[in-house]
Amino acid sequence: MNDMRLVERDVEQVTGKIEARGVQVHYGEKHALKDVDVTILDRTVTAFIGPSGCGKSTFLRCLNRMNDTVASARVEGRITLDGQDIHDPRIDPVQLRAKVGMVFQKPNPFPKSIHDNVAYGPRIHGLARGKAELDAIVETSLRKAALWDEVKDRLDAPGTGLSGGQQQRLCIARAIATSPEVLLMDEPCSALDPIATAQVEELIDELRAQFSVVIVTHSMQQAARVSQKTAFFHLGSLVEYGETGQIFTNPRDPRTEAYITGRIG
Ligand SMILES: Nc1ncnc2c1ncn2[C@@H]1O[C@H](COP(=O)(O)OP(=O)(O)OP(=O)(O)O)[C@@H](O)[C@H]1O
Repeated sequence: MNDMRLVERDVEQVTGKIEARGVQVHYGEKHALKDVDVTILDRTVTAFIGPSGCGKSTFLRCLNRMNDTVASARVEGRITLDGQDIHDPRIDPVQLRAKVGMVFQKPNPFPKSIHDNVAYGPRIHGLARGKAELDAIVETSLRKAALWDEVKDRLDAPGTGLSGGQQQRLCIARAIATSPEVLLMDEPCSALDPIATAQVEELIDELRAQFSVVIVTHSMQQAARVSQKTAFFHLGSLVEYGETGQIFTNPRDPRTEAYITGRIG
């Protein structure tokens, strides 16, 4: 009986949220991503690292079908979210992107009020019955994004009037307002100062309690601070994936070692 429970718990601990198998991406003739196999775990921060142009963002964008919007991109292979093929014709990419939210490198609030930036997603996906429920989602999302106290008295002010760090937290609030299960972050701190970066990193750590978070970063220090799993990409291939501590202290592949010691990059 005890043994059974142990086995069940172990299985639960390694639950894969997203499974990618044999994923390839071409942009026209350019083979940007080569045969990537990886399992992204639930309630875990996974960092994608690697030199510029190695395919990190391309792979991130595969996970919520953002590459569908790039005319020259051709994606092959199988990606599942909770076991369901995200390329299944019955899957609506807009619904998928509500479940697999995205935060970009440069904060990109809509030219709308702080309130409406966050309310937009729940409104178009019909997640709220009436104003009170919508306002509650806005408040909860801003609280989760650690922004509520700074903006609660000016919800009608334009989102674009906030500081860069606040705008990025607003974009995180906007992404989590649709109750996603996975949050994809493409270099979310690259336009932020060190204080705003520390706030966003702290937030990422808190979000891990609820979501699976995938972050593309150029900063190995950031990957080491925020992630539990790290994937190292090089020339379009996923070279090594493992525990973040292991990747940074005891990499198995010489290319990973060359990158983390600054010899390639
Ligand atoms: N829309 C596109 N059209 C054509 N080629 C592209 C496109 N987007 C990316 N690429 C190419 O695909 C390869 C991988 O790019 P990608 O942006 O995924 O790399 P990355 O590792 O995220 O780079 P960086 O760290 O500089 O952002 C690069 O050679 C890039 O030039």
